[in-house]
Amino acid sequence: MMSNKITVNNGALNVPDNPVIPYIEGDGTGPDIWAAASRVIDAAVEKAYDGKKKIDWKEILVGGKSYDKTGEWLPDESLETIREYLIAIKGPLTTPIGGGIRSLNVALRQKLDLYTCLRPVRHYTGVPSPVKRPEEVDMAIFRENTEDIYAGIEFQEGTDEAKKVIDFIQNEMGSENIRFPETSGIGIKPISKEGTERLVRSAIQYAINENRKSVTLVHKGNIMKFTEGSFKAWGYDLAHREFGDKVFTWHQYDEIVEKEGKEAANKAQDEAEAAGKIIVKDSIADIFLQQILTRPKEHEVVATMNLNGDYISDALAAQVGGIGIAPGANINYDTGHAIFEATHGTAPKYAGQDKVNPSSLILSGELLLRHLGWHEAAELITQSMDATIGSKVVTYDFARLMDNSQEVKCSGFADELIKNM
Ligand SMILES: NC(=O)C1=CN([C@@H]2O[C@H](COP(=O)(O)OP(=O)(O)OC[C@H]3O[C@@H](n4cnc5c(N)ncnc54)[C@H](OP(=O)(O)O)[C@@H]3O)[C@@H](O)[C@H]2O)C=CC1
Ligand SMILES: O=C(O)CCC(=O)C(=O)O
Ligand SMILES: [Mg+2]
Repeated sequence: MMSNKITVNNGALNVPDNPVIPYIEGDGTGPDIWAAASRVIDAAVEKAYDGKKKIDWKEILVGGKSYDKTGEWLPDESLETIREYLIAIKGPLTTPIGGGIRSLNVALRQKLDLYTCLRPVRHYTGVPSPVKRPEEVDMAIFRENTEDIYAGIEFQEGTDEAKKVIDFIQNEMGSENIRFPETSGIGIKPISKEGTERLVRSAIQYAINENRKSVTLVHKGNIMKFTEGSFKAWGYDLAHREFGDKVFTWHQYDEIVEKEGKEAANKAQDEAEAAGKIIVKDSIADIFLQQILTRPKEHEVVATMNLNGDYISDALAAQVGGIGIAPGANINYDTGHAIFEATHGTAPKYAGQDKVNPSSLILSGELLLRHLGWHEAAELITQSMDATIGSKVVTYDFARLMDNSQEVKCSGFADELIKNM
């Protein structure tokens, strides 16, 4: 009998017709949006393949539900199940206060080494937006997921640990730059060459596979020279070394400017673009946040570190209608492990009200289906999303910004999507 486990062979997934896929319901509004999302995903698969394919969902416990049942926030058994079945989907998880776990979401990414957080951002017709031309936003964010200040190496002000680190920095490293050493907390920002290279590699490969024009490395390297600055330098080096004439980088551009002037460099870049090469460029994080508002068409694939990526994700989501419609995937392209999840959190004030927008988790499911190669089912979801929002049937978050819309509940939005498939 055919196994119903997804497996990976040399980076290529082997997907049976009835794959077991573990899911984590999530905390807060998680159960509402998971109930809606799983129904929509199942309906799309059923319709696309006439019952020949079907996902066999397997619940695993993480978060509040797990703590209530097992006394553990993140049981080993749940991690093992994801390791075994490779691909999972999750609702948002509350970050427990105390208990030694900083964030369950971050812990899952770190423990499974899911180094890429892929967050595609595009506009769906009719979705209300604070900008004039939201349709010009069509970007895929590649956020490094395992390093940076986000890794949680921090020492609280006043503790022996903080004092020890401050003493080391001042007395052994000779730094006089800690302004208030007696009352400082300390955070450490590790950014590695390996971590940068695997992230930038996945972003450039994605740009090639998806016929995108450019990859922008976003960093604050002018200030944080040996972390964010090195990210940029390693990113360009990798682009040259591994992608050769498939890319044209701003390093090459600068070299041509130096030797032959700006006109020649512009001509070389135009020719590279015409030949279908990926333009690898960079942008400093602060001006980047302005450019995504003023010139969004200039950026397509964005590769950046963890914290920048966190900020950019929510900012870009707002531009195309908000966090209620922002999907994501945490992926290790080498081991094949992946967890699909919404960009937003548990939205606790709406928990249990069947109210919030399930689109972010539904579109995370759509990403999952594409990841499995089930493009027909994925297409049904995006088409239905366009049709449903186009007919102005929406949840509260869009309804409050749209004239003449019909507000439906979370479950009602799922019903409507299924009807419109
Ligand atoms: N990956 C994950 O699981 C993440 C978990 N978290 C965790 O979630 C918890 C709550 O975090 P918080 O800062 O409140 O951020 P949230 O993202 O949970 O919510 C902030 C606001 O965003 C809007 N929003 C969120 N989800 C939806 C949705 N599905 N539909 C419509 N609007 C939505 C709501 O806005 P409005 O009030 O305007 O209606 C909500 O009040 C924390 O414990 C945090 O650590 C946070 C981020 C990611
Ligand atoms: O885990 C958390 O609480 C925050 C995670 C987050 O903001 C994100 O993944 O975008
Ligand atoms: Mg975030």
